[in-house]
Amino acid sequence: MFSFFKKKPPSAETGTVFTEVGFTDVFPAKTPAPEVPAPVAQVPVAPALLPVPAAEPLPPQPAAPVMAPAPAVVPVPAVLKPELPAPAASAPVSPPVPAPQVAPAPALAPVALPVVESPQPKPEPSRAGWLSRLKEGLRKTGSSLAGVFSRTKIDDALYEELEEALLLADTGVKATEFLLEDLKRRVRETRTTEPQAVKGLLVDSLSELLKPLERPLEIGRHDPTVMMVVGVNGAGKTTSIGKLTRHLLEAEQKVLMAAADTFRAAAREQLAVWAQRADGSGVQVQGAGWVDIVSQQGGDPAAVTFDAVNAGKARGCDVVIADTAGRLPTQLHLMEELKKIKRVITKAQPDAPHEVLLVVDGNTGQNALTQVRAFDDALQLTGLIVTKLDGTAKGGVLAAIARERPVPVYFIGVGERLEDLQTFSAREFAQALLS
Ligand SMILES: Nc1nc2c(ncn2[C@@H]2O[C@H](COP(=O)(O)OP(=O)(O)OP(=O)(O)O)[C@@H](O)[C@H]2O)c(=O)[nH]1
Repeated sequence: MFSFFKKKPPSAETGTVFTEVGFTDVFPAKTPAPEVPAPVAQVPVAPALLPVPAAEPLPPQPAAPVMAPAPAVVPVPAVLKPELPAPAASAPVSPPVPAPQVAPAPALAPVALPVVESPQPKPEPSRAGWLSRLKEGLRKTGSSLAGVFSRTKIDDALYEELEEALLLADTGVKATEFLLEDLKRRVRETRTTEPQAVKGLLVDSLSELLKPLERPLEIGRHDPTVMMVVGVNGAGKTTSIGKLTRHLLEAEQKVLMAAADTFRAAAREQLAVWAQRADGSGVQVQGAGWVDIVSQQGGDPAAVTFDAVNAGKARGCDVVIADTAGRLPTQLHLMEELKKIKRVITKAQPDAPHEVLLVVDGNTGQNALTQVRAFDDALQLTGLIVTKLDGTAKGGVLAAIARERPVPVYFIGVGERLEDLQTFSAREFAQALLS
C-alpha cells in the first residue's frame, strides 16, 4: 500500500508533506519533552518499516520517538483506542453522552476500529499503476485533444481544431486562449514542423500552466493540524476524507474526525467504515495511528466541530478533520453556516483552521470552477481535492482553475478505491491527458 509522506528539511518547523514521490521518509518527530514517558500511541517505529532514501539522511534527533531504535518486534495494534475521560470509552460505539456543563456539546464516543487481522500487507501499488489509471481516467478528455495532432501539417486549421477540443474539454476561454498563444510561441521558437511534435509542446505548455496548482499538503506543523472539508452534495467529501484518513493512519497519525454533517443519518458510521477500509481487505495499519470520531446527530455542526478541535488538542491528536454537509454556494444560509464553523474553529484554536479544503467533482467541468470561486470567496480556500476525473470528458477544467482561480490541488481522484486518490502532479496530469 502506498503512502506519500515526506519529511520536511530539519528545522524548528519540521512537518510532514504529502508528495507524489512515494513512501520516502518517516513522519517527523514531534517535540515532546524528552523526560515525559511516551504514551502507548507513540511507540517507537521500526526504521525497517519506514525506509529513508539515502539522498535525504535524517538529522540526528536522539530525543525523537520515531528515531529511537525500535525493538525487533513492535506489537502495535492497528488502531489504539485513546484513553479518554469520556464515560463511553468502554463501548465500541456508544450513544451520544450529554456533556455535563455545555448544553450543545456533542458526545465523544470513540469508535474502536478492529485490530489487524491479516499480517500480510498488500504490496504497495507503484506510481506507475496510478499513472495508467490516470491515463485511463482522462482518456475521454484526451482523445479529442490528441486527435488534433494526427493532421498532416501545422496550420490555422490545426489551431482551430485544437481550440475547439480545448473548449469542449471545459478548459474555458481564458485558459484556451493562453494555451494557444503559448503553444504558437513555442512552435515558432523551436521551429517545429511536425504536428506530433506540437503535442509535446502542448504538454510543456499545459504543465507550466498547471504547475502553480501543485503543492503538498503539510501535516505536522501544528498541534493538531485542523482541516475543514467543504463542497456540494455528492462531490466526494466523505470518501476523500476516508481515503486521506487511511493514509494518515498508516503514517502513525492520530486523527480525530468531526462529523459536522449532523443531519445525515449515519454520518459517523460512514466515516468509520472508510477509516477502517483498506483495499477492501481489512485494516492494514502499520504502527500506532488511531482514529476517533466526534458526532452528534441533529446537533449544531459548529458545536460538533468546536468540540472536536478541543478534544483533538486535549488528546494530543495530530490531525482534526471536519466533514461538513454538502451545500450549493447559492444556498446563502448554508454558506453562512460554513463561515460560522470556520469562526468557531478559530475560537477553539486561534491559528486554525490550517486547511480549508474544497472537494469538487471534476466531472462537472466549468461548474467546478464556479464552485471554486464561490467557496473561495466565502471561506478563503487553502486547497482542492478534485474527484471523479475517471471517465470525464471535462478534465480540462484544471487548466481553467489554474488560469482563473489557482487554488492548490492537493489530491486528485480517479475512482472509488483507496489508491485512486493521489497527489497532484502538473506534468503527470498533462502527460496523461495528451498520451
Ligand atoms: N468514480 C468516482 N467516484 C467517486 C470518486 N470519489 C468519490 N466517488 C463516489 O461519489 C459518491 C459520493 O461520495 P461521498 O463521499 O458520499 O460524497 P459527499 O460529498 O460526502 O456527499 P454528501 O455528504 O452527500 O455531500 C460515492 O459513491 C463515492 O464512492 C472518484 O474519484 N471517482
